[in-house]
Amino acid sequence: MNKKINAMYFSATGTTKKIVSALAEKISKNIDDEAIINYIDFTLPEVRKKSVSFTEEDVVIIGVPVYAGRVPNVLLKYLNAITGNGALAVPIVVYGNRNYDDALIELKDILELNGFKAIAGGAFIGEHSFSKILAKDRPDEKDIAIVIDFADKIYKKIILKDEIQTVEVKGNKPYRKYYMPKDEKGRPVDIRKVKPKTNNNCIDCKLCVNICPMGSIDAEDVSKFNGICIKCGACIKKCPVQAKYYDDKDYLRHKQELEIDFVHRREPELFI
Ligand SMILES: Cc1cc2nc3c(=O)[nH]c(=O)nc-3n(C[C@H](O)[C@H](O)[C@H](O)COP(=O)(O)O)c2cc1C
Repeated sequence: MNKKINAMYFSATGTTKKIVSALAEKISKNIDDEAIINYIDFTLPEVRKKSVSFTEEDVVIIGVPVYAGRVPNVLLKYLNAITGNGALAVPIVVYGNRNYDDALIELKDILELNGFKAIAGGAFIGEHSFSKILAKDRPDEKDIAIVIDFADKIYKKIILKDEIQTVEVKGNKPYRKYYMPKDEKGRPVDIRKVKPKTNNNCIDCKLCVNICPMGSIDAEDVSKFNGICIKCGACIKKCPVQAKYYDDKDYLRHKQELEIDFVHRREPELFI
């Protein structure tokens, strides 16, 4: 079969990458044990400067994390510029055990508007970007077993000789407004301006400079912040000496509230 598997993802703390890679690897293996997967990791800003396009021979597994119940708005420009030209697509969203709300339907709609045929979709759970305990260590073995099974079903759909049907996924239209955290009195709070701080543990290794998806950390002085912060968790979770932290009280309150309110384990939802 003349199908090329592509794995595309934005993944600041690596959970979306795990799901998309495992899915792409199993589909690819089913098609041809030796096939080479084309990986496009668009987490870093440099990569998002190049637009990509596909053909009818491509199958594109594309994943983004859920931010505020939606596709991260900082990715919209890049995502809207990908051209499908009839390629098959599998939209995947990964969320931190609260809810994926309208992110999956939004991603599917973007892909279809770009000329892809969405044949399956899934919402998976990953450790929450804000927390080390909410959905801790997910995706775990149980999640990956579900990914593998889903990959087999997608493969069977791809090799069908008949016209491949497009998929319907869960979500509302119009899409929900971006989810807003609340303060102790229930008033919405805007945490967009909140930026990470740097403590004395910092060894100036520059890792944070190189992994910030917004390219916002100053290369000369890593405690300086030059652009926007999307609270993706990369600099906090990947720092080898725990030098980055948030001290904003609304952010910390929101994080704690999520950890309390959403402990109940959610399971992946698949659409095919
Ligand atoms: C700004 C922001 C908003 C988020 N909003 C949600 C949300 O609405 N629902 C949810 O369950 N998780 C939410 N999360 C958590 C991420 O979707 C989740 O941790 C995901 O696994 C992160 O993916 P990554 O490891 O690929 O970066 C949010 C994370 C960030 C940074």
